[in-house]
Amino acid sequence: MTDRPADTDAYHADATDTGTFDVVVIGAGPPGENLAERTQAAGLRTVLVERALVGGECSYWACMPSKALLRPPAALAAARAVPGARAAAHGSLAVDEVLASRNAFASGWQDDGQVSWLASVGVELVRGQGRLTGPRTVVVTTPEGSERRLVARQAVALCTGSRATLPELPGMAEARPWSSREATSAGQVPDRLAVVGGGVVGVEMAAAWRALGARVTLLARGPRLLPRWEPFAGELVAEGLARSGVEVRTGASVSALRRPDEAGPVVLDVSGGNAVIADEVLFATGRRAGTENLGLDAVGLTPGDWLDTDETLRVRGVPGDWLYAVGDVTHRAMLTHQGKYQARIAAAAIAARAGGAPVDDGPWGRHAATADQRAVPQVVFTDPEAASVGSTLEQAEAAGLRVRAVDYDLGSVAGALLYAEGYRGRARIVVDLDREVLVGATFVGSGAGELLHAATVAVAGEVPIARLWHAVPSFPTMSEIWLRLLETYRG
Ligand SMILES: Cc1cc2nc3c(=O)[nH]c(=O)nc-3n(C[C@H](O)[C@H](O)[C@H](O)COP(=O)(O)OP(=O)(O)OC[C@H]3O[C@@H](n4cnc5c(N)ncnc54)[C@H](O)[C@@H]3O)c2cc1C
Ligand SMILES: NC(=O)c1ccc[n+]([C@@H]2O[C@H](COP(=O)([O-])OP(=O)(O)OC[C@H]3O[C@@H](n4cnc5c(N)ncnc54)[C@H](O)[C@@H]3O)[C@@H](O)[C@H]2O)c1
Repeated sequence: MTDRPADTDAYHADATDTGTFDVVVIGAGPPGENLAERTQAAGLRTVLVERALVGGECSYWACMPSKALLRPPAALAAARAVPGARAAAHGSLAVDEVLASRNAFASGWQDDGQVSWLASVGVELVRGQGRLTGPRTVVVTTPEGSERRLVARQAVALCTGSRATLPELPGMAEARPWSSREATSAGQVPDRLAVVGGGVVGVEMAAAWRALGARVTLLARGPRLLPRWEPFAGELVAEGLARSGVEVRTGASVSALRRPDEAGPVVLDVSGGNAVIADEVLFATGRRAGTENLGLDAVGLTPGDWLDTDETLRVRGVPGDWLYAVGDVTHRAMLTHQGKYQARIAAAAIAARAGGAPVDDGPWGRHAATADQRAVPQVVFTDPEAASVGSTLEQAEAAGLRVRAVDYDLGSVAGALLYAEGYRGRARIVVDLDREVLVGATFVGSGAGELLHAATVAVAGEVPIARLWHAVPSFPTMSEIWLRLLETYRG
């Protein structure tokens, strides 16, 4: 299935030529990279198109730098919570070192390492802005301004991600707000930071910049933080933020902004409350699809829309079996690990269809991204951490399931008492009463993220409660929470 031209150098040099590949992938975030690696490994000659840095948002302005900012305060807090260790951890964070470590985790915003990796797995890279011009055809505008036409024999995969979306408010341009990009890459700690939005980016970045010394005000327009989570998650995260010194204001909607002096502070008018004065303001108010200037109209789709996909990640509404999408652009589950999972599924489906093999797209089949609907894990890296998989009680009830929620105080198990003095946390499982399996679980507490994968296995594996009873957690670990939850359920 590969037919690389004999003279590869000449092929690269001609910027106006047409290259024919088996698979053309647009967007080199982790999902795009993974899809390209796997189709190439399946014997399908694959080219990857990227207009910016190979590695995408996650590597340079999202997961990696944000977690590099959040890990040092978490480590310090963990040491301070243990009698005997506390005395050795009375200093403060070395802010310059934290920022330098963050820079290193973002690879200094250089993609050489990922470019070498791509070459090592045999995937060709074309730098530039890609757009569809018709079925199976992509035109790339290179940084030099020339155009290159790429034709795909088997599939085109759109992996173009998402971008921060900022509300249109009076004074927005003058305020020069931060988006998640500045919040993860800024080199200076602002004296005062206002954060708008009580979702995941809002709470994580409020925690990070507070730990680095900023005076932070978090403004959430709803009644609680993390609105799509079990209510206790937002409550305990808000409590942790407040304990660290963040001023958390719920029911606070920003109506306008002003920064009259370019070098001076920004003023945020808040409906029904006091104005907030800050040196920087971060808008953490969600994402929009990375589908503008992608030529969607050339194949009958609407630019700017999220891409609707079937379980094999094929884009709905486009005839033929050739257009796929994975990652944020599908709006299925905007997380790196889910995007990479979709890439594994889509690459297998593309290879199966290319080889005329059967496609196994039933629930939990080899070519179906079923976990996107049933078992998406996520960890919010605040202190306490919040970790969840599957449905909340409210979501399960709304889906028409007959369910029961079982709650337990995470701080009461021996492993948690040893982990931190005065450990505060809570756990909930949501049990489908008709099938006697877990459909959701949430853990909130320091280090709770590491409890999550067991729950993901239970939910994705639909492990019967009767069998989970035989999965004995080690003593004295925090995983003993499983025993307490199951005892409570069984009565
Ligand atoms: C602050 C923050 C923290 C996060 N933390 C986590 C976390 O801890 N864990 C987690 O799982 N997820 C996290 N996420 C989410 C995660 O970053 C995304 O789910 C992930 O980056 C999605 O990958 P993607 O490839 O779909 O999109 P992106 O990473 O956005 O990559 C898309 C790529 O496509 C390129 N591109 C777009 N259009 C074109 C075009 N027309 N031609 C050529 N190239 C194009 C872009 O330049 C980009 O490189 C976080 C997000 C944010 C904002
Ligand atoms: N640790 C992680 O897994 C992690 C970390 C960061 C981001 N992410 C992912 O990145 C994506 C983006 O995160 P996000 O926090 O930007 O989006 P989000 O959708 O999680 O939260 C945005 C919040 O902003 C609020 N909002 C929207 N418009 C507003 C307005 N005009 N004024 C005030 N509030 C407004 C929304 O009600 C919502 O609560 C999410 O899908 C998230 O899962 C994951």
